[in-house]
Amino acid sequence: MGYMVDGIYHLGDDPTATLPSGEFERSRSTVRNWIGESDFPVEVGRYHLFVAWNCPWAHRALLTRALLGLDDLTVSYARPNRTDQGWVFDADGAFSDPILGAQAIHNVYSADPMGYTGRLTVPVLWDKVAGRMVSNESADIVRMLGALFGQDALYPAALRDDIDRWNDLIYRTVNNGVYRAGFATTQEAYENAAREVFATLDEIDAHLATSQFLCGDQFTEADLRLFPTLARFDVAYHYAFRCNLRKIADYAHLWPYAKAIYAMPGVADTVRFDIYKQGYFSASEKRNPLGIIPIGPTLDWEGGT
Ligand SMILES: N[C@@H](CCC(=O)N[C@@H](CS)C(=O)NCC(=O)O)C(=O)O
Repeated sequence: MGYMVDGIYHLGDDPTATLPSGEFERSRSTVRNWIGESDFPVEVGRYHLFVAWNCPWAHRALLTRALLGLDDLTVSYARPNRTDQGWVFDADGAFSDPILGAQAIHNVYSADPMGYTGRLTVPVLWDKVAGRMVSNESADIVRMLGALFGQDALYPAALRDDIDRWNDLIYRTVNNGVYRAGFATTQEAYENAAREVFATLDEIDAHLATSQFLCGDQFTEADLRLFPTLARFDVAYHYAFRCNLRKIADYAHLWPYAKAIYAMPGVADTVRFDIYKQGYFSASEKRNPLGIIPIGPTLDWEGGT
């Protein structure tokens, strides 16, 4: 997939992604600027997102854009299948990059003059005027866009402790938990991660028996960050990552909750089940050597809740 040191791209796998215990470790994002700082003024039409439809972290940014109606935030979508060049773009069409004409996401990172070191991840929030990366951390992107353009509606002061608590649990055990299950290289690491996924999903399902959203009757950042995992779960994680104790569609409260979010204005446009399957079932030496994509499951996301 490649990685970068001081702005120079290197081919090959990052040797630090799996711990000796067989556990998967996600790299930390290091570009953590903020729109509103002197280098990155608040300006309509100035910013751009580089994403991939299948990436759940990028999905957070797409959901924020959709829910806050930030149409001036332009977007380039990478192809669903990563190559040895990492995330790549076509020369034209739905998977091209009209802003920099990048062929791969590493071209975006190396266009930034600050000399990036690290993995080449999406999403990237890009400043089209300065020609610099603002951030490659989805949690920050959601928070800064929400604060600047959404009057903090996704992270209201009164609910912050509750949101932070859910975010922390859901990130560890669900958003990243499914990857810790799917990318584990030992039985024990896999089982621990997969059981944690379901312990939290069960807890959320019980909570939703008496609560419309995670933090009461208001949709917040905690719901926004849970949704990308729910949308990918039954079509991808259940099978490709062996998270198969239950499906989201089996849950009495979680399933109607997921469908209610899907029905919110703009949300369905951020979801591409076909691309999730292409991405998660793409040929992988360890997980799916033949790259065969399953025909199911059949899910009724639009059915009454
Ligand atoms: N902390 C980052 C994580 C993003 C991330 O891990 N993205 C994955 C795609 S789902 C990626 O681009 N991985 C490429 C790589 O690690 O080489 C965020 O939340 O923004």
